[in-house]
Amino acid sequence: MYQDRGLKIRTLHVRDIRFPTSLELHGSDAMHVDCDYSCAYVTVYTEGDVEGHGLTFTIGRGNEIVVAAVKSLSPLVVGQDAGQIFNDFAGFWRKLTNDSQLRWVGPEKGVIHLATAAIINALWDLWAKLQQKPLWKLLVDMEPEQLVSTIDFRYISDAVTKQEAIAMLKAMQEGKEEREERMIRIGYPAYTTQAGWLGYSNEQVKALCSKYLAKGFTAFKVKVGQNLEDDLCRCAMVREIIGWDNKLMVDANQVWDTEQAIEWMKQLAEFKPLWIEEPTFPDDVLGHATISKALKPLGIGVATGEMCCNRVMFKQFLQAGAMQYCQIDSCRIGGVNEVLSVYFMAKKLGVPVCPHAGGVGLCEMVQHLQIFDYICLTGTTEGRMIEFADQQHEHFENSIHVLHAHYIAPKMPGYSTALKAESAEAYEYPNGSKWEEMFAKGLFPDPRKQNVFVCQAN
Ligand SMILES: C[C@H](O)[C@@H](O)CC(=O)C(=O)O
Ligand SMILES: [Mg+2]
Repeated sequence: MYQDRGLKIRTLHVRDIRFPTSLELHGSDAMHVDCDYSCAYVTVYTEGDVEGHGLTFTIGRGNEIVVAAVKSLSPLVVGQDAGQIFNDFAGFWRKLTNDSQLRWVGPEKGVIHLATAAIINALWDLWAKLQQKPLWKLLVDMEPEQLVSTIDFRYISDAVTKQEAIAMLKAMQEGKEEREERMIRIGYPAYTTQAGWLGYSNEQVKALCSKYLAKGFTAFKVKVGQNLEDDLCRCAMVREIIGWDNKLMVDANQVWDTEQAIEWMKQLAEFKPLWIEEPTFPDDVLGHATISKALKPLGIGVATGEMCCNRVMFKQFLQAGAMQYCQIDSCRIGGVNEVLSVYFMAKKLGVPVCPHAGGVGLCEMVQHLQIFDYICLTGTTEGRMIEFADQQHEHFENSIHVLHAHYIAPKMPGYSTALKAESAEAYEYPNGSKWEEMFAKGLFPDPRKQNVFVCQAN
């Protein structure tokens, strides 16, 4: 499984891709009211004919900053031997995240870490393609020692050690084949957010709840937090459609103070939400712990993670009892290697992982990670679901396959991260053909005419 040496990374290309989702308020929430789902899209070219694609998600303005950060990191990647990277992936990951100067603009957080994720995701896509396996299968087929060797345990060895991680994988070897077969045949349970974006009208929400109920969904997430009266109305309306046997989750996207979150959620408790997601500022570990404690008697858990900036923060949330649902994000932290470390900590501390996937390409990626978790680490889907947002799937070469509200394990080699060439061309910002059309129609201001800094991909 170790990769042969001799495959040099020739060059790395990054593009600023944006989709105009704000026009229809897709993806909107109480904090992010007008997002344009976007990504910094990386292609790693080797001297062979296999390419790796990776991306990191943003919501529009600022995507050019992530693109610039990818460019700053690229000298650490170009010219490297891909096989050597994969043979010591933790070592390479440490080099990328700990460059002695670049780390000052992190470390391991914010824009530079989003950029790291795009590059690391592209390298995993490359590795899986070289092995001609979907990423989940690449992970599943690795020996425990090899899989764990990809993780940098610095700063988390007080929570989980390399040896413990290896032991966890070894303890779950039995039954792997049946679990794999189940993922291919039935798939992994999903919940939908698509019915509950904040900017949707009540009529839209009703129609979408009915649509997803008919498709077999049994869990629905709605956005809350802007106006209590509206939230009470919307939750009542959604409950009326989905009934009380199905699950309802609510997401506030960080709008509240700690006490405000508790009070607001007491008002919404009558609708029996399974969790409140991102009730307050994403770095506030003790605030989340206080909210968790206060809401526990009401049967409401706290979910967070989509803006949890690295494994160290996840460690503290998990150790402090500040998250009852751990929402890893495939782009917020440093790609697959770091996400794996969070899975091991969550397993050890008994917290279920329910990945965040509201964004471009996130559903495509997290399905691989969660399927790995089921087959190799936890062996259960109990209390766990993958988020499903119906956004931009048509632009991916190997998009998701969700059937009866289950993600069917992907078959094609790679990490499902490759955009269709024509989509990448059309939605490249600001010069892509779709953007030219939208500027001409006056739907968006043309940044090239505004004396605004735009970082062009080269
Ligand atoms: C801005 C994004 O759409 C965000 O609302 C996604 C999110 O919070 C989720 O999917 O959960
Ligand atoms: Mg969320």
